[in-house]
Amino acid sequence: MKTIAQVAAELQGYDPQALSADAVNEFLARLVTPTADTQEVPLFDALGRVLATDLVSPISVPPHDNSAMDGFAFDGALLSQGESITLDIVGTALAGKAWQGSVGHGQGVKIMTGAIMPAGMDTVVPQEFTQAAPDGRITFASTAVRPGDNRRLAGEDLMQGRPALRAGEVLGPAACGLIASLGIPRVRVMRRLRVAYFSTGDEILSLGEPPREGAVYDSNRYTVFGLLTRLGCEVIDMGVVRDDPAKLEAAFSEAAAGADAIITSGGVSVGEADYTKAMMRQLGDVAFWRIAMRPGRPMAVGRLGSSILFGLPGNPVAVMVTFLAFVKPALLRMMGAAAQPAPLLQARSEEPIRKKAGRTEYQRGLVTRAPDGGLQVRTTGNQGSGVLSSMVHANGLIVLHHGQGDVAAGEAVDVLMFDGAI
Ligand SMILES: Nc1nc2c(c(=O)[nH]1)N[C@H]1C(S)=C(S)[C@@H](COP(=O)(O)OP(=O)(O)OC[C@H]3O[C@@H](n4cnc5c(N)ncnc54)[C@H](O)[C@@H]3O)O[C@H]1N2
Ligand code: MOO
Repeated sequence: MKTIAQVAAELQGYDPQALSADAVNEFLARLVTPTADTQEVPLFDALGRVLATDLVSPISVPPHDNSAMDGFAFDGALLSQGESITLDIVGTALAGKAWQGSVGHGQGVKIMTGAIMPAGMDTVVPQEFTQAAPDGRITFASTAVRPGDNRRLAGEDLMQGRPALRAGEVLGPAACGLIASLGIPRVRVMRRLRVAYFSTGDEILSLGEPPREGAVYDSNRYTVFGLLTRLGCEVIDMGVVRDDPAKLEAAFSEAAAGADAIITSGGVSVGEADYTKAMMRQLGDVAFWRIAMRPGRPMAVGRLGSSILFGLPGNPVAVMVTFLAFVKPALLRMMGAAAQPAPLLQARSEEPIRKKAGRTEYQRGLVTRAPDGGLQVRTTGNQGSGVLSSMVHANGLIVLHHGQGDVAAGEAVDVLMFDGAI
């Protein structure tokens, strides 16, 4: 396990007072390591979990060549023998009930979708392309199909003995279905990460407390809870901790004893009545950063015991942005996930945006379809770092990169879509 100083020494030009957003992610990628603990779970409990080992197919899927259509199976070589093909139908192949006979020249078998292709047949003509003759034979135009059409090959989805999924895959609905198609009822996944969260600040009210002058209700507790839950973490919710050294010490110690990661909000800027930073410093190995970004400038990162600490700034939108930009990738790494960050989308800005070069800015944006069919994006109003309503109306963050300057109306910008994270 590396210390903050060791990681800092590995990075060129590390300056905690002027870090770029990219440098933060580079730092965190070196600081955090994947957990080693795994567990086996029934497939229904595997959704959203991270696969712990490569999954090798015990069988091929599909197990046999089979029909993709309801129709008639025959030997595709017959198609070259004239404009109209006539088949003598000598049997029926049902899904789950193979037809065992053999066929001669000019013969075919009625076949259902999913039924095993009878021996010697490689092509299926769909029923609706055929005409039934009164003598029980069927005819169809030879142009209706080509040899090999409407046949699904054994192993075309998954081949026995080959890896079907790699360790590190975050199991979504499709992956769970794929595992089921292999007949596998239980899978080994990484242990869930336990993440403790508390809000700090004397002006923060818990829900249920009466309003008080100068105080605000604790919204960060709920946004962080939602973000962590969507990420598949086990949340240890510790509510609000007052700006009191004994209470903060108790909270940090309790969190460090039970959690893989600790997230706090507030108290990481330069304010005076703040014991949060002092306590982080006293109890752990912590760096205090000023990041060249907006929102989310001040942030603390470090280690308390064996837990990773993310001290996020108090402003509600800064909490969410720093979570998406830094905490989420770091937690995914700790979870053992191989997931690459979703690619940024490009959309044309519907308006000019003022932007200072030399910092990364995240603006709340709404991406919609433009009249010409392309994508367009507009900001969702007040971009203050305490304004949650513009976050609610957004479906992504416009990412104005470190070196980028003002944006003209109609210019393409990058957007990080929320994609279910928010
Ligand atoms: N002189 C300077 N002042 C500030 C700087 C700076 O660089 N120099 N940075 C500003 C930035 S940027 C931010 S962000 C804040 C971060 O300050 P803290 O992390 O110390 O956070 P607080 O002061 O405790 O709170 C900031 C703001 O957010 C509200 N808040 C806090 N917690 C919650 C919560 N759980 N739910 C809802 N709202 C919360 C709090 O009431 C404050 O309004 O510092 C700037 N100042
Ligand atoms: O971290 Mo702050 O949100 O830039 O106000």
